[in-house]
Parts: sequence; structure tokens; C-alpha cells
Amino acid sequence: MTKTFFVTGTDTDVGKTISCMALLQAATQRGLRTVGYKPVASGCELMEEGLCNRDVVMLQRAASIKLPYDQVVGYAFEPAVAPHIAAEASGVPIRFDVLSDGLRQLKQTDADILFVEGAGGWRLPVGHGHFLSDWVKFEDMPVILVVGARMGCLNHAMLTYEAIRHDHLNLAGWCINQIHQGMSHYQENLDTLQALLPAPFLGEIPYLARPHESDLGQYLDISPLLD
Ligand SMILES: Nc1ncnc2c1ncn2[C@@H]1O[C@H](COP(=O)(O)OP(=O)(O)OP(=O)(O)O)[C@@H](O)[C@H]1O
Ligand SMILES: C[C@H](N)[C@H](N)CCCCCC(=O)O
Ligand SMILES: [Mg+2]
Repeated sequence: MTKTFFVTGTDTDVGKTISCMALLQAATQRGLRTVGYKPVASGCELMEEGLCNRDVVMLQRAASIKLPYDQVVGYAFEPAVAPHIAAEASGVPIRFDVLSDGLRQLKQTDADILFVEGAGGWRLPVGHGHFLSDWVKFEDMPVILVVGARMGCLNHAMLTYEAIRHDHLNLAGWCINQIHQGMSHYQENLDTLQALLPAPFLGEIPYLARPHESDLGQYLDISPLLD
């Protein structure tokens, strides 16, 4: 049985990918076999591997089970815009059965744990009146929330928590990521979140000069996810 978690964030660009890498590394350091999945991606660039979405490549590299790029992504749209807009422009609608097929394939590997990175924040539109959160609900995945430490994150964190609960899903844990250096009253903000968010705190990722090249696993304690 592959334990599966959906990783959302308080917004786009808050460190979901960095946190997924940290989760994958922390799990690998505990001897677990790990994989990542990015069901919906937008924004592709020329990388060593060709025209790729950077998040997908990062998840692919951070996982202990090495899988081909195509297996780690559902849809990767080229323009770096909201995915439903890119989907409309390219004439390729986002289908939940395609996302679920990809997920099922990854669960069929011998992975112990699978982290699925969302796109944007919790209520991301995917077109035709649907949201990525509808798919998470359909798959009944426990959720991990990444709070990007910046002014406004308290409101975003609480609204995201309320929306997850409204969707009858479980917040399995949350972490905070210092996307900026030296946020004013960082500790007080963290204390506030710890008092208000009724879910296990997995840890804090500090501001790092080269986050993608760091040992990120050391910053998160994934034991609450393994109970
Ligand atoms: N702890 C950190 N220290 C320094 N820079 C960071 C940190 N976390 C994230 N960043 C930088 O902030 C940017 C956004 O991070 P990331 O790509 O992980 O966000 P995201 O939530 O996954 O974004 P998206 O919504 O596009 O998937 C990246 O350039 C990343 O390198
Ligand atoms: C391009 C960006 N980095 C992400 N891939 C997409 C973020 C979409 C956000 C949509 C929104 O909620 O406004
Ligand atoms: Mg990302």
C-alpha cells in the first residue's frame, strides 16, 4: 500500500515544490521508497532534459524511485499561466480520469509513500467549473499544507484549512517555508499558526541561498504522516 498525500500551498510560489522535495528526502532518509507526482503543471522551459516543467523534474530527481518524466506528470502546459487558461488555449482539456490513471500507475510501483504536488493554491480552477480540489476529494487524499511565510499568510492559511475541512478532507500536517530572508516577526507568525492550525506541524524550512541543492530532508519530521 502506497501512502499518498496531496501537497497544497497558501498560494502559488510559496514553496510547494521545495517542500515536496523535503518530504521526499525526509522519507527516503527513513528508508522509505518514494515517488512524486505533479498532476497539473504549467510553465515549461528548456532544461538539460529538453522542454520540461521544472517542478516535475525536481520531483523526479528528489524521489528515490527513478521514473521517466512522463510518468511523474499528468498535464504540462507550456505557458506559465493558470492551467485552465493554458488548457483552453491548447485545446487539451484537463480530465480527472487522466489524472487518476497517472496516480494509479504510481501506486503500482513499489513506492511506500507518494507526494502529489498541487498547482497554485487549494481552489485551483481546472476548467468547465471544476477545481483541482474536486479531484483531491474524489481520490480522498489527506492533505499537507505549505505555508509560505510572508505578510498575509495567516489569513491564507486559515482560509485554506477551512476550505479543506469544508471539502471533508483531512489536513494530515503542515509546514512553513521561509521564502524570504528575515520576515518581520517571523516567530510570532509561526506561533500564531501553531496555536490556530489543528494539525501536526511537520517543521520549518529556512530561507536557503540554494534550496534545490540543499539537504532539505533534515527540516521536516514526517513521523505524524506515518502513524
Ligand atoms: N526556503 C527557501 N529559500 C529560498 N528560496 C526558496 C525557498 N523556498 C522556495 N524558494 C524559491 O521560491 C520560488 C518558489 O518556490 P517553489 O517553486 O517551491 O513554489 P511552488 O509553490 O511550488 O510554486 P508553483 O505554484 O509554481 O508550483 C522558487 O524560485 C524557489 O527556489
Ligand atoms: C505558473 C505558476 N507557476 C503555476 N504553475 C500556476 C499558478 C496558477 C495560479 C492560478 C490562480 O489561483 O490564480
Ligand atoms: Mg511548484
